[in-house]
Amino acid sequence: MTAALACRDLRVEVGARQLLHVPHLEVDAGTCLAVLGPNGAGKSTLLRALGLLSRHRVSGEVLLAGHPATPARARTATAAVLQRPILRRGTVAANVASGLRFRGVGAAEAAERSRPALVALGLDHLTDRDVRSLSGGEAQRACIARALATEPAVLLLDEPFAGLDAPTRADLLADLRSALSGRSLAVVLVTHDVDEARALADTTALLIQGQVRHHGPTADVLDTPVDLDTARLLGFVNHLPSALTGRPEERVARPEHCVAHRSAAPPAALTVPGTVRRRIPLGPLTRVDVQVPTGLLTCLHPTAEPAGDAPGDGEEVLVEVRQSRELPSDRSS
Ligand SMILES: Nc1ncnc2c1ncn2[C@@H]1O[C@H](COP(=O)(O)OP(=O)(O)OP(=O)(O)O)[C@@H](O)[C@H]1O
Repeated sequence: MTAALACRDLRVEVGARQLLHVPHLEVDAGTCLAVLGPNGAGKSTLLRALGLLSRHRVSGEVLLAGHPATPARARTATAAVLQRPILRRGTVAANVASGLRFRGVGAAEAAERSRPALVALGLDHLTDRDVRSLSGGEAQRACIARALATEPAVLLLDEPFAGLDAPTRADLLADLRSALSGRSLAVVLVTHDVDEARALADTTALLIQGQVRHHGPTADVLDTPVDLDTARLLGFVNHLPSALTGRPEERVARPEHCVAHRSAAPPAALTVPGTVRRRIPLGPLTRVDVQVPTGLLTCLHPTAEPAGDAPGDGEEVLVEVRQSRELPSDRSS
C-alpha cells in the first residue's frame, strides 16, 4: 500500500544549524502517527515541514500518496491545526465552513458539508455563537472541525490539547478519537504526552534532538525505551546501572513500579538500598525520592498507607523495583 504521507531524507536547517533530520517516515491512510518528544525536540518543525509550511530551509522529499508534494497538492490534500487556535471573526458555523470556502466551495454547500464535522466535534449547539466568546477548548474544537470539514487526506495536529484543563482535554480527546475512527484520513499528532499517543496513535515516533530514536506500533514504542533519553520521555525515570544493581545489564523503571520499604523487601525482588531525601504529596499518591549511590530513585506510594509503613525524610530504606526494562547494550547514546 502506498502511504498517504511519507518523507525521505527530510532536513530542516536554520543558518548552519540543523534542526531536524528524518531519513524516512510514513503514515498510512486511516492511521494516526504520534510524534512524541520533549520541548524543543523538533516536533513542530517536523509537522510544518510535512505540511510544506516551514519558514526554514527544507531539503529532502515529502510525498502525498506516493507523489512529490507540491504547494498546490498540499493545499488540497492536507489540513493543519497549529498550536494556538486561529479563528476569523464571525460565527462558529462560518469558521468551520471557511476551509471549504477557501477551496472555492459555495456558501450553501460549504455549510451543508461542514455539518458532520460540527456534530462530530460537539459544536452543533454553538453554530451561531461568535467565536470571540468561545472558551479555549471550544475554539480548539472549532479549528479541528474546520480542518476535518475539508475532508483532507492528511490531517496535521500540533499539540491540539495544549493549555486545556484536564476534564476539557479528556473530553476533546475522546471526541477526537471518535471523529477520526472510520475515516480514511492519515493523521500526524504532535505531542509530548504519552497518554495522548496511547489514546490516539497506531504508530509512534520518538523524536529527540531532531532525530527519530524509535518508531513503530504505539504499544511497542511506549513500553520499550531504547536509551536513557527515550526512557525519561516515556516515564522510566529511574536509572538502574550495573554499578547499582550488580546485574550485568542496565535497566530503567517507572516510579509506579518502585516502593521504598523501611523493613526488608521480598527476597526475590530487585532491591537497592538508599536514604529518603524527600516526600512530596500528590493527592492519592505520595512521591518518595530516595538517594542511592548513583543518583535519585523516585517511588510512588499510596498516600493513605498506614502511618507506620511510610518511611520519612532521612530514613534508611530498601527500594523494591517490581518491574523494570533492560536497555539495549549496543545503543549509541
Ligand atoms: N528560527 C529559529 N532559529 C533557530 N532555532 C530555531 C528556530 N526556530 C526553532 N528553532 C529551534 O528548533 C528546535 C525545535 O523547535 P520546535 O518548535 O520544532 O520544537 P518542539 O519539539 O515543537 O518544541 P515544543 O514542544 O516546545 O513546542 C528548538 O531547539 C528551537 O529552539
